[in-house]
Amino acid sequence: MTKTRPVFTIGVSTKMYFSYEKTLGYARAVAGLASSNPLVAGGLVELFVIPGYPAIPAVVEILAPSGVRVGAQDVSTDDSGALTGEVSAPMLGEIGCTLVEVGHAERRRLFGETEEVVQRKTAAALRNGLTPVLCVGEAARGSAAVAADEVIRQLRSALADAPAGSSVIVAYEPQWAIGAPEPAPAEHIIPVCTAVREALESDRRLADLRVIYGGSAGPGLLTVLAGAVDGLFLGRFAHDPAALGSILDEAAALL
Ligand SMILES: O=C[C@H](O)COP(=O)(O)O
Repeated sequence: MTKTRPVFTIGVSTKMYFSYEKTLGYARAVAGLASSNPLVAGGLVELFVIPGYPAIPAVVEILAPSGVRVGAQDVSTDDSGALTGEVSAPMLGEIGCTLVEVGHAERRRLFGETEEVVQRKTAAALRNGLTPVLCVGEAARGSAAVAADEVIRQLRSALADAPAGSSVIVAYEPQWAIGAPEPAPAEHIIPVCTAVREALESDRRLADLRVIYGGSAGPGLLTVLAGAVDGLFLGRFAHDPAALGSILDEAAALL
């Protein structure tokens, strides 16, 4: 049977906001939303949740029956070795992750993740069958044209070692819009995401490409951006399951 390609991809990272128990409670609420939602069940809306590392196995157990994908917030550049504190892509796959965040702005800014590291982590995810949620975005607020150039440059660098047949979720997250009161304006997001898609659609190595927006995204934004993005990458404003439910309602109204 042919798998339906999702129209929308909606992901949530809990970052380091939640305790273990709160993460499990959130996962149970998301499982409830997903299992009662025909769009998720039918594959038209793809949902993913990215919890803290220790919660991943339990969250997989909770979410797997409802088809919600689970990811990790980071991954090692290497598949094994003397790398204390790192978590490898093979182990993430073993415990049920199907995707992994790479190059989030907080990793780049607070933990010194360079573009070379982002490139190696992207390659590690792809060679181990994990979809990278490749986070890119300009540091300072400026024109959409300048942002698009910078983001495309970051993507080309990150994908330098991507093999043929790669599935990638690009999360366009302007750094200045993360943790802010509001998302970037639609007049900024739409041209950047359009330019990203145009730049990458000729890349024959990419078997599947999704371009989603993150950075203070919340209810209402999908409706404003629909047609220009494949979905949203959510943080704080979807940590209340009711908010995620209302975003799923928006998706339903758009389909
Ligand atoms: O991982 C998600 C993004 O960084 C957005 O987070 P935020 O919506 O809390 O700004």
